[in-house]
Amino acid sequence: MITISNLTKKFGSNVSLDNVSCQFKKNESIALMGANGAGKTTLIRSILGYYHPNSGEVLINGLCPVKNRTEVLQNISFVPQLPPPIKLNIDELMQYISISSDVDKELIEHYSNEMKLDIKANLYKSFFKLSGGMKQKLLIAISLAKKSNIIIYDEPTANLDPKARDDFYRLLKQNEDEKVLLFVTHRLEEVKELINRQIYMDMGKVVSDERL
Ligand SMILES: Nc1ncnc2c1ncn2[C@@H]1O[C@H](COP(=O)(O)OP(=O)(O)OP(=O)(O)O)[C@@H](O)[C@H]1O
Repeated sequence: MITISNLTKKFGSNVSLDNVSCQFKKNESIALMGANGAGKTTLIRSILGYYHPNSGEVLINGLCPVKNRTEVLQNISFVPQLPPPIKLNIDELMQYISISSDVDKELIEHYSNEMKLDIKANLYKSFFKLSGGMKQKLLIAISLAKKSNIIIYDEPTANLDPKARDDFYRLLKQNEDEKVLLFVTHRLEEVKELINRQIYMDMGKVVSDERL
């Protein structure tokens, strides 16, 4: 489903991804780990088509995410490390997402409720005025409502309190069948129940890839 072949990405003289090759298939839940600066986010952004590789390629169901960005992103739910600075209010944001990505608004509300985010009380509040945890809860709710085959989370729980983390992992467990779930995390113990593959990166390389 996701094929990464000899992928190298440099920023100036800094090699962020160094000849990385790996495949992620459906029914795999992968914890992507490694020290700060190891290349995890660069790998994820390459999968999302943010970057032109210096060499090698990424294919998502046979499509290049740079050349076929819209088509590729239609099939991916992504929650970034830092929420984007969205000026729309929650109502407008849900409206926009339901139209642009064909996501059911009621399902976003359902998952928001499950994440203990009171959508109705905050409907006309700008996204950027929500607390860090509230933003993350809404992005998680949208990611689950989108029903994508590929779900990518880049440290999504950093701003969540322990209860919200439990809610999130419970919902994810219900949602993981037939999908690729790729999880950047520094907290392996939290996702242990959820994952069946563990990848470590260091200095832009995959240094360990273990199926559990
Ligand atoms: N847009 C960019 N411009 C320049 N250098 C970058 C850029 N993005 C990443 N890098 C560099 O690439 C290397 C890998 O960064 P990356 O963000 O992929 O690491 P990471 O494993 O996600 O780290 P963390 O755990 O801190 O999030 C680092 O040396 C970083 O400085």
